[in-house]
Amino acid sequence: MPTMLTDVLRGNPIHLPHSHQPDFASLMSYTWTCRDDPLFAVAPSPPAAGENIPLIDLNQSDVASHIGRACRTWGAFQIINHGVPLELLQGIELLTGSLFQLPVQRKLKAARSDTGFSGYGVARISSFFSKKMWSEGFTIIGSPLNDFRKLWPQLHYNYCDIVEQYEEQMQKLASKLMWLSLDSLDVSEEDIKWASVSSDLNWAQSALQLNHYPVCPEPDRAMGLAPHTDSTLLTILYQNNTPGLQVFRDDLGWVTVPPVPGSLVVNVGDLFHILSNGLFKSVIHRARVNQIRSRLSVAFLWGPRSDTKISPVPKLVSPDESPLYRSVTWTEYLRTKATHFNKALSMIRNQREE
Ligand SMILES: O=C(O)CCC(=O)C(=O)O
Ligand SMILES: [Fe+2]
Repeated sequence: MPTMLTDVLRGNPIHLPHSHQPDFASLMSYTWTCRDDPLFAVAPSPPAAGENIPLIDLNQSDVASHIGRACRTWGAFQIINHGVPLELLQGIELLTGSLFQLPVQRKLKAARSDTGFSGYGVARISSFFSKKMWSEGFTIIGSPLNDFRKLWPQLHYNYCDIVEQYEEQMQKLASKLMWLSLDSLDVSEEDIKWASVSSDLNWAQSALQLNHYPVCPEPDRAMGLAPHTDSTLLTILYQNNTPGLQVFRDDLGWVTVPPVPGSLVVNVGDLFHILSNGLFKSVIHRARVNQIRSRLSVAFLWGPRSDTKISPVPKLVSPDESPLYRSVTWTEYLRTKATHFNKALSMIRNQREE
């Protein structure tokens, strides 16, 4: 039996320095400076700069090359006409809103355990920062039935249905997006045997991360979710109508991703960066918070089976150079990330002769 994501994460527990329960009363521990995060002082690029992550219509002609360009320059893009029914997006938003509105004592009934990964708690990356993040989260891996029964004694079956339908749609979409991106590099199934287009997608696995960023009295000094890259192949993010997601570009600084109703945001994760031999950017992103409106997001974190070796596609490595990265399984990569966080990619980079 290949190890599943839950086993991998259970084997690599992250010990959180703070209580699992967000406590939004003590403002000092939520006040960030550049000492807490070197990128904190970098100002967001003004909307007047006219630069934004591309908005791509999946029905447009030449869609693969648009996606490929976005993966190379930004590591992120938004999509419309993605085929996920609007009612399902509304359903997952309703579920997320309803979950976080529950009384704290009820949410804590489904709290993530010290060694577990599913359930309610603070952001998983919290252990790498001394300041607290202005957010609460809920992670779903596998069936959420046990947790949902504790949260909603009456409605849990309806909510489980929504999660199941949502994950099914996301699986298909993620695989389609991966192959469109690879197509732009002229990479085909022949080159990546483990990720068959026609199979029932049993080569992939996923987690769903629900995030809530409550209204914040001092949004300029707080951080919803600190800068990070995702350890995935791809992440598909649904955000409600409140802006907050920002992506980082060396030449532009922080760029806010404006909510577009009915759209989805796609992020290239570390594993796709490795697979593309560094051609696709693993995007650094963070979430800021808002003084007037709360914000919700739902991240579908998608990767290969835990025992699949991910290595740069040989076709993308020039004959006179070694691959940029050595091969890793998702398990090994998560272990490295759990220790080295944002330096994990550099830990598996092959040294090149200058
Ligand atoms: O809330 C957001 O916009 C970002 C969420 C995110 O990056 C994550 O859950 O990994
Ligand atoms: Fe993320």
